[in-house]
Order: sequence, then C-alpha cells, then structure tokens
Amino acid sequence: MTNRALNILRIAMLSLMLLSICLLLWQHFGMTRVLRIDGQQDSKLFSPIDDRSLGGKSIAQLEQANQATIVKCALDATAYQWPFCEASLRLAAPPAGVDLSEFDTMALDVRLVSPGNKKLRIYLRNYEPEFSNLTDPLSLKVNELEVVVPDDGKIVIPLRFFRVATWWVDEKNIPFLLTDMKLNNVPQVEIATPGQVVSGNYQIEIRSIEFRGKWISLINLLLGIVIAWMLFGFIWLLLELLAYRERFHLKRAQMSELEQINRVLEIQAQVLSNKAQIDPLTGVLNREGLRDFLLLQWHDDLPSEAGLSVVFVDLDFFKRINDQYGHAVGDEVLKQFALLVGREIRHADALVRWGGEEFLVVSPGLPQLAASALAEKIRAIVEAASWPEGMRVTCSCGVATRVPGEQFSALIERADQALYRAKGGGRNRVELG
Ligand SMILES: Nc1nc2c(ncn2[C@@H]2O[C@H](COP(=O)(O)OP(=O)(O)OP(=O)(O)O)[C@@H](O)[C@H]2O)c(=O)[nH]1
Repeated sequence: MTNRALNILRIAMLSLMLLSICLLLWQHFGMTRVLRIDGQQDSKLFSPIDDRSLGGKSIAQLEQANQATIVKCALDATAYQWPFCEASLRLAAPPAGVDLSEFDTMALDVRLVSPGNKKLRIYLRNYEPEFSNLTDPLSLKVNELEVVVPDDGKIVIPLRFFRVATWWVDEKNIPFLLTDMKLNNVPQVEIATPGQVVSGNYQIEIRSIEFRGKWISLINLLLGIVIAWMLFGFIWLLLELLAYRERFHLKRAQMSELEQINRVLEIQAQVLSNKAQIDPLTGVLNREGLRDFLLLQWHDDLPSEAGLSVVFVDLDFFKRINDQYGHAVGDEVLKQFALLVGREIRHADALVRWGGEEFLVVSPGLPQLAASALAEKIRAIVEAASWPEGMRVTCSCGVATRVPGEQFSALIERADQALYRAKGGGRNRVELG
C-alpha cells in the first residue's frame, strides 16, 4: 500500500474513533426526543370517563385551571364493584397510534387530591389488529401501572415497568401468545383513580405528560458502530490485499526482468570468453582456449589406455612465403591451413594455434598409431592442397602420445622434439616422439 493510502486510512480510523466516542457521549447525555402533552394547551385532547356506563354512580368532569386539565370526580364506591374516574388522553385516532416503544420513560407532572391513598393508575392502550376493533374502546390492550403521587407531583416512570392487565386478558380471553406488552401503536393514554378507592371527591390535576427517549437507542448505536468498524476493517483488508497483489506482480516482473538481464549477461560473458580463447586470424583455439579445453580433458590420473595424443604441426619455410608473397598472403595461408586441418580432425579434438605458424592438434582418447596416421594425413592434404599464387606449401609433424602420469608440458616437449627431428630430417614428414 502506498504511504498516501496508509495515511488516509489512519486519518479515517482516527475520525471513526472520534465519531464513535462523540456518538456514545451524545447518546448518553443528549440525543433526547420528547413527546409532550401540555395540560393547558392540549386540553382538547382530554376527555372525562367514569363508571356510569358500567353501572356505577361516579361522576367525572373536566375543568381548565392552574394551567392544567383537571378531572373532578365525585366517586361513589357503593354502586359498582370497581368504581373509577379518569382522564382519557387521545394521542391518535385508532387504528393509528403513537409508537411509544421508541421512548424510554413517561414523566408526569400531576397533583392529586384524594380522600384515600395518594395513588393513580395509568393505562397505555395499544391497538393490535389481532383483537382490537374500532367499535369497542375496551378492545385496546391495557398496559397498566399504579404509582404513588409524591408531594411535588413529578413522577418519572420507565415504560418497561408497565404490565398487561390480567383482568383485561381474562375479560377479553386473549390467547396467551398475544399477552406480551406492546407499546408500538398507542392511540390512548388514561390517568385514573387507583384500584382501591373510597367514596369521596377526587381531583386529578394534569399539568403535563412527557414521553422521553433517545433518537437512537444504545443497542442500535452500538450495532451501528460495530458495523462501521467492521466495514472499515474490511476495506482496510481489501486495500492490503490489493497492495499485496500489486507488490507480488511487481516483484514477479522485476524477477523476470532480472532473469532476462542475467541471460543476456551470460550470453555476453560467453561471447567474451570465447573471444578470449580464439585466435582472431585463424578462428581456432589459442593457448588460453587450450587451457580450458585441457581443464575438461586432462587428468593426472587419466588411464593410459584412454590415450591422449598431440600432433605438433609447423609450416615449412613460412618465412620465405612471407618474404616472397607478402605478409597478407602469409595470413591467407595460415587461415587456409587452419580450415584444412579443422576439417580432418574429430569433433572431440582441438586445433590450437600455438604461435606464429605452429599448430597443435590435441586428440583425447587417440592412441599413438591413430595419431601418427592423423599426422600423416594432415601432412598429405597440406602438400596436395592448392594454395594462393600457386605456391607449394608443406608442413612437418611431431607426434607424441601420453604415457601414464606424464604432465602435459612434458607431452608437448616430446612432440616438439619429434617435430624438430622432422625438420632436421628434411621437412614435409612425420616423426614420432
Ligand atoms: N603472415 C604472417 N607471418 C607470421 C605470423 N606469425 C609469424 N609469422 C612469420 O612466420 C615466420 C616463421 O619463420 P621461422 O621461425 O624462421 O620458420 P620457417 O621460416 O617456417 O622455417 P622452418 O620452420 O624452419 O621451416 C616468421 O617470418 C614470422 O614473421 C602471422 O601471423 N602472419
């Protein structure tokens, strides 16, 4: 990965970290959403309900005073088994309702005047199509809670404290699997006198009702943060993989480039080495070339039966050729001589220009008799060949075959002595060393 990409990723990680911390702090200390019903301003949403429709004699009436909606209740505990008065707050028209499951608490600001205990009962009525219908208000599921009203009238109730009323479940014969508390579609909230009441005058003064929650719940926020981090990690991993692949391809290209350069260098080295080992005039091996040739062929422990013969060949009276026809013609003769002899020797043999007009034929595995025959053959073809300017050219040969343990220099020396004898014996002849 490039440094730039790495820096961008680092900055992104830092930003994500800061964002996560900020969101968590904001969720904890802020991010609040409130659904507020004001007792005075929203008084039209309230209506009084009492037990008269159920055979009771309690009478509930609504009033506006003290910046609040007030339920005044003349409660008669004698006429009906469960006497009550209440203020019903309409949040929506069923089947629509407010999704209170997105809120955490219900905050009440109420005052209670009561001849009995200081309790209120609160109902959150949820519309659920499985059993609720528009004609029967009692078909809305009853989630209830009874609370004690403190002197300052301020109560904060966690919504999870509400429970589905068992009396309602029994009365409506609700299947067990549908009896869980749900607040996802609440059209109606009721604030009522408690279960245990005595006859007398009650007064419930509702100043405000607030449902409070967070725009994003802690669970959802944590889930979002985890997903964001996983996504970030995935992107990082992906970029790493891409960078790795790029590096891999680059390395492979570099390797193949190096291999190519190596091959070229090897070829060049081979060419140079060949050049250093070859006599430029005749194209046969020079002494350097012979050295490498012998390194491959020559061993002190070479068995005698393997044989190794040397034919020392020297052109006769070459000085005269130079003197008579010129140096260039002399060169041509040397070149032609090398070609002629080169054609006669085996692939395994080496033809070496030893110096001037002196040549060596080195024949691994060639016994003395065969070496002698080879020398004779060379002598004969040189004599028989046609040369520039119609001149006659001959050569003399000294032959030596290696004896076990003999050094190469000693072998050459013997061949040279044989050559010397051939020269002394009149030239154009072969002598054995
Ligand atoms: N044209 C030419 N002449 C060369 C070259 N190298 C050596 N020579 C000549 O070869 C001649 C060798 O002369 P000598 O050593 O006297 O031998 P020779 O004349 O062949 O006499 P014998 O060997 O005794 O038969 C010299 O004149 C060298 O100048 C070369 O590369 N080209």
